[in-house]
Amino acid sequence: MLHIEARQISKSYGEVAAVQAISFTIEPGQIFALLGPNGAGKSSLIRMLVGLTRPDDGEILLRQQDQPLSQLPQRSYGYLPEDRGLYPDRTVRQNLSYIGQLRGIDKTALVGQIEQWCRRLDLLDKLDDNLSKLSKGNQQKVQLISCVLHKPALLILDEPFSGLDPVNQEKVLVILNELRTEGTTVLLSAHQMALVERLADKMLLLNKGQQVAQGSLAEIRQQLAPEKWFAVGLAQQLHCSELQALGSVSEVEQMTATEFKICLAPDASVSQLLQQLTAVAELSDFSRIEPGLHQLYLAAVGQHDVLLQSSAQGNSKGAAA
Ligand SMILES: Nc1ncnc2c1ncn2[C@@H]1O[C@H](COP(=O)(O)OP(=O)(O)OP(=O)(O)O)[C@@H](O)[C@H]1O
Repeated sequence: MLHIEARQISKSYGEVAAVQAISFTIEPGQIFALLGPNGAGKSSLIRMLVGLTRPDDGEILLRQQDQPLSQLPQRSYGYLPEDRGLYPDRTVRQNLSYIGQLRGIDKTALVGQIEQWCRRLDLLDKLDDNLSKLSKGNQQKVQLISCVLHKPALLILDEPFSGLDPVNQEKVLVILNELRTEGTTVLLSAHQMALVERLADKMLLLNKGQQVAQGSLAEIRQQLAPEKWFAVGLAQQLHCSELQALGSVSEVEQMTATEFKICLAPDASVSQLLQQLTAVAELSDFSRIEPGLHQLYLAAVGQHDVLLQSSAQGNSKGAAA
């Protein structure tokens, strides 16, 4: 059981503050997703965790069975780097055999395992093709297999879905879910919000090296969009102002003559809202509208950019004065 904790870690490249005082904990068996726009600091963070670079500040604490570790044990993790690293002039089979043996898998077992994974990811007929002949997506799948072959306790995947078509993205999602069920811990970075929403137990949203939000989807929703919105359909037409006048309503958006989006007042309960609505009209629909991760992400990154701009302007005014 591998515990990973980052405490206030920072990393700069010259003038670029790539990661700024970021903290998080990854529990064993969890899928932890790093999200953020290009250049947010996701790969920089991952490179520190796998020990390719060191934090300028802060610390990374690793523990296995309650024993502290100075670095991740070689065979306990699989790492899919951003700049993929297999041999292009070797066949799929040769690449995977080499990696498998390097990770200590028995030669005879390895043959079967390679075939099993390649069958699962539709690569069986490519086994004896040179990697360089494969499409980008198929090369990506070979890279993924090279990370999971030795059944590591921890998978660190920098953009595992990039270059994959929707069918293969779905296959990888199913595989990652299965691995989690078997107890594997997964740290991944991704830009595919719809997939992350279905996969991640916990997420860290970064922008320009800083934390924007962290937690489960429900916690992130609570942090970024605490208002409760409902879709309300009425059996008859009603003027928007009649709904707005209800004590449990803070905002109303009219969608059609009989359909509205209603925001619950902060101090009101859902049952109060329902009571007040049914007192003025017959309801044909009443359902909660929950913002998806994509929507939350765009709003949060946009707000964070505005915040950074205004603090930069404040600083430059301060400096001018
Ligand atoms: N080796 C390096 N030397 C100089 N600057 C770097 C280096 N690696 C990253 N950076 C800079 O650090 C910042 C964070 O980059 P990083 O690659 O960590 O972002 P990312 O979130 O992984 O982006 P993407 O989604 O585009 O892969 C960027 O401004 C990048 O230009």
